[in-house]
Amino acid sequence: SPGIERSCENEPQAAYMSMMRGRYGIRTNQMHMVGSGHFRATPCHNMMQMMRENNTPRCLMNSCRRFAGRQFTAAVGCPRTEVLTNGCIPRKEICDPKYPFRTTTGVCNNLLHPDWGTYGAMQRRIVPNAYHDGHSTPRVSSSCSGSKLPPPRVISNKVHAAGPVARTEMNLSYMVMQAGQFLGHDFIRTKTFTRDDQEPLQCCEQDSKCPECFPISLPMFDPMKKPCMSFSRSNAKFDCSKIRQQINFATSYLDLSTVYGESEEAARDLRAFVGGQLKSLHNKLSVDPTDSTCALNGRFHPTKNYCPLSGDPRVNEQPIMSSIHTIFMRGHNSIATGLSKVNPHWGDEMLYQIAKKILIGVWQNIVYGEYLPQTIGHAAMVSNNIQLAPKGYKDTYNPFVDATTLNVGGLAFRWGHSSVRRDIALLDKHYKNPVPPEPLYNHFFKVPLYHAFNGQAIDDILRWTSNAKSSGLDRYLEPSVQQMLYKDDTGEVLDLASLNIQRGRDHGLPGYNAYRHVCGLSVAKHFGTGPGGLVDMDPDTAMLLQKLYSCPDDIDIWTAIISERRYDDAWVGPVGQCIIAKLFKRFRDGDRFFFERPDPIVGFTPPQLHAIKKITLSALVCATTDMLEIQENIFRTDQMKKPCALYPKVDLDLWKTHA
Ligand code: HEM
Ligand SMILES: [Ca+2]
Repeated sequence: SPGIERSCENEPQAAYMSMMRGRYGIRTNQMHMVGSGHFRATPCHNMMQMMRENNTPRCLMNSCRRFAGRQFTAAVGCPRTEVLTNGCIPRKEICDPKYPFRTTTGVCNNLLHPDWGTYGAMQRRIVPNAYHDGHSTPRVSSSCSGSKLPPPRVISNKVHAAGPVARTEMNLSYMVMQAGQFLGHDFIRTKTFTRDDQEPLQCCEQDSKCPECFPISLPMFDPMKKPCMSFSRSNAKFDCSKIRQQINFATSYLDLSTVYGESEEAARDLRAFVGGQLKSLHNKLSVDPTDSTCALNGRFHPTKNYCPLSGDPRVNEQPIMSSIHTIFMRGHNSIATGLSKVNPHWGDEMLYQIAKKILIGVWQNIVYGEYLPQTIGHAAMVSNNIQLAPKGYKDTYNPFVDATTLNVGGLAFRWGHSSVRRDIALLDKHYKNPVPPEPLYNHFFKVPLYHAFNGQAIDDILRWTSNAKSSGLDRYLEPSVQQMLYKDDTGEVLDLASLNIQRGRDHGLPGYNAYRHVCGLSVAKHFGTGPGGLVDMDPDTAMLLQKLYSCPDDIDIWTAIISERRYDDAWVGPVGQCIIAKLFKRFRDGDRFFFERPDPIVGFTPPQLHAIKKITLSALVCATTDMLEIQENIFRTDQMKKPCALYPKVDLDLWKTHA
């Protein structure tokens, strides 16, 4: 709705942002985005006060309140792990089994266990923890020799550092990367501990003694030229057995919490409350006024260089991510507009809920129909019975299945870090680069590409993403993330491989063999690649691992997953396939609202379901951009392009009701 956009557009944001920068020393570097949670730098209560003083309109202040609600309070100095006072008593919720829509937080999806899969739930384990002390401290020593585990950065440099020439996949498009990251953020967000003032812990400096610090030491002569990389432990609670469990700050369900928000305040901030619409600004995402990292030269322009707002704060991590969030926001709004024409008697709430329900249906169809069969292979879909029915209903809902995200799932799904390229580029209608390709590290948390060409660049970004090739799906990470992750104005950099390895240890996840075992795969007793050894790894990989680890038991799970040989028809190998299949079986069988269900209260009618099943990711991209043509399988680059006019749209007449 243009009215709402305008009220947020004419704000003196430049003034208050620059004033606050002076007054509170808002930092513009990216270091405070470190960790999965990507915390905002500025304490929200300070922002709120400044906004009140500046008569900032409500639409902007709400967003701030949303982040205020998320902030953790801890004692002065080092933060403390939150100890559950009533950890053994499940929260009592009164659920209405007749309510037809999902709640924002996921509560009451499961009527027997209303808190399963919710925002704030504890991530689940499929094998016992491997904490050093059995309940809380990170895994630090070998389970076979007792010696120290190899330092993550040493593993990273030896096993995961890409060579000078970028390796790309022959036939896979870069959408493999972007759909994966967007999907991962739907089911997991693990925040890290910060200082009380929401600033990141400086774990290599003044906070090094804080119990929630677990810094990564770097070897001598490391290309990063520093001795230490900061790392703060993930936010966690002790369960009733006093075992430290990491919290999930996304809803586990594949419910587009990335688009709609995962808490009530977040969801409210994103809505326009007119015509069922989500807020937007010039057909792009609306403004996140609490995020100061996007201002150019200290000036914050409400249409040109603002940080975009979406349901997940990681929206701004890199420009393709912001672009994919944008097409889902547009998809919602165009469905809501279409519904309002079919059903002029529907109010805002009905339009919002039905548009949301349809878009989530489209998303689940993409995930289970297109993305997963290619990630883990069609056979694994069938053997786990998570494949979609080609036509009509399929009901696998089981109220005894807990959909809550698996802790190891959050690590396994980082396999996609291997698909990240070293560059980023645009591709215009004529398949030319309107601006030269650039190193990706120049675009972490930066918005110029997103806002370029009056927003038209979003099409160019997505055109490039569906035409460019994915980085090789192997054990190597490109320097953009292995050397230059989140490079900021001060030259500070991180290594994603080290963070992943250290994160697994922080979470008390055991090594490779524990997961091979639970997956029914042979366990490796030695580093050879013959029987009884690392049968799913190449000899050169196995040899590297042998130099680093005392025994195969110890191999860190993320390292193992991206080091296994891939199946021919999949993007991962055996252990990755098994963990990802288990994860998505929970998200399917444990989701009362899964889109294929025949349930008369929460389901679709057969014609509605049929209409939804026709929509692919290519169809969605066509419907929400000005692109003219795209290949049918957006993840492949070896297909003919098909005109966008030939892709179906959801037939909204099927939702017509009588006043
Ligand atoms: C430019 C691309 C990407 C960047 C810069 C990036 C960066 C990061 C960072 C910094 C973390 C947190 C590391 C830590 O401290 O533990 C993370 C976590 C994660 N990433 Fe990525 N990532 C990218 C792409 C992807 C892709 C393609 C996928 C999947 C296919 C993915 C899946 C995940 C998952 C599941 C997590 C765990 C999230 C959580 O528990 O909060 N990421 N990523
Ligand atoms: Ca979710």
